[in-house]
Amino acid sequence: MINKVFSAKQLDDKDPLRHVAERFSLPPNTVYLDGNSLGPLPKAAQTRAQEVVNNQWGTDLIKSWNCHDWINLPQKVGDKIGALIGAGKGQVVCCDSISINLFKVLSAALKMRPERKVIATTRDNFPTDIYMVQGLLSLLGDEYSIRYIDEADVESQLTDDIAVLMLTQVNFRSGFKQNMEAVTRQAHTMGILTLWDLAHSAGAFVVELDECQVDFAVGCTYKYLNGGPGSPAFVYVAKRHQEEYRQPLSGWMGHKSPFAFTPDYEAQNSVNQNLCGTPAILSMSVLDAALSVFESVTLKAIDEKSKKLQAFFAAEGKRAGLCDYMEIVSPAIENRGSQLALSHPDAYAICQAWIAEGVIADFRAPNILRIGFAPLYLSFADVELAVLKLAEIMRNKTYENEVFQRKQHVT
Ligand SMILES: Cc1ncc(COP(=O)(O)O)c(C=O)c1O
Ligand SMILES: Nc1c(O)cccc1C(=O)C[C@H](N)C(=O)O
Repeated sequence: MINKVFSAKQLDDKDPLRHVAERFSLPPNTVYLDGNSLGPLPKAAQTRAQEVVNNQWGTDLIKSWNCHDWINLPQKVGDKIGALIGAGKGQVVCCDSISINLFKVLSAALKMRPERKVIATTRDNFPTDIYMVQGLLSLLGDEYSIRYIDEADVESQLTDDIAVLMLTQVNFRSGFKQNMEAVTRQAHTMGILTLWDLAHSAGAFVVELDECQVDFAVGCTYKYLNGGPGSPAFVYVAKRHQEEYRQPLSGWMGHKSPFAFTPDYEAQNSVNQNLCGTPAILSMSVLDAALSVFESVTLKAIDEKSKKLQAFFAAEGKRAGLCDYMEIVSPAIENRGSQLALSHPDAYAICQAWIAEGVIADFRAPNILRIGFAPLYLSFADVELAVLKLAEIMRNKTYENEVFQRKQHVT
């Protein structure tokens, strides 16, 4: 087989997703490699923001709950997200944050396994996932505990005293991706309920919640779903659990009949029970519009382009000599999500120097330069330029300049 090397232009010319970048409002002279932390602004979201503020809230006032169907927005947006994560209708609702949704689901899942007292997770999980377990355990007393398992070979560490296995599918630092299907199947042979955090999965590649028989999932919408800063999260409860599912944050929007205003709580036997207080209509409307960028695009095509972009980065990086300066700490391309982690003791300053050159990535303590590949708007020419700039920075040690060493609040 001839291993032909294609130029960035050739790859862009035959990229089936190249027209999708037009759906985003991206600043000029910027290569954005941080869509895995905060997705950029879709043009449809920009238009909807004005519409919902000026015409809906500004003109139709409280009537908008009915005439613009605000009241059903969490379910409508939930189903749209569901279509991107392999969930049939009526199993996903949009609300709150991942942290809050974890609390609800973990509490409900523990009740469904009353004889078991252990929540299993990985020590390198995103900290809020672990913190939420710690907070919940502080309410439950000493008989309950958290058990840390190694992220490699999760299946071999499962035991039948575990009530819930809470995993983030893609490790936020390294990009390591769990095999959702195999892990869920093994957990079920032991009666363990599975809870997947899809923060770095939703909108990045094919996820098949129903097909994998997942029990519960949560995820955010401000990364690959481009919903904007602080856009509301989502929660998935498999249909088969909805009758039994009882979460303790029993706010009025999860009541069977919120506008009956009765004094006693009666839970909806559906995923809607996760609605707690009034939905964040402004940000949810913006998210609803943002999801239109996925129209006529398949997750398979996104995944394929992501792998090509990552392979191109690696090939260009090798050609530019990046391996002499930095180490790749992500697993092989088939075992990781849509991101790449490079390590260097000065990763923070390198990231700042790269940003000063118009290439936005991020730093994760203690020494990771994290690069996100969001195929909807990233081109091969972008990747080529990013590598060129990084190689220059490394060769000239630009990052040693003290302006790049100054720490910011948010990295
Ligand atoms: C895996 C993972 N879980 C949870 C969060 C945080 O979720 P939230 O801020 O919506 O609670 C993040 C990032 O912010 C994350 O990467
Ligand atoms: N949610 C964030 C925020 O409000 C500010 C800065 C970053 C974030 C993030 O999403 C961090 C992200 N979960 C990560 O993987 O590091």
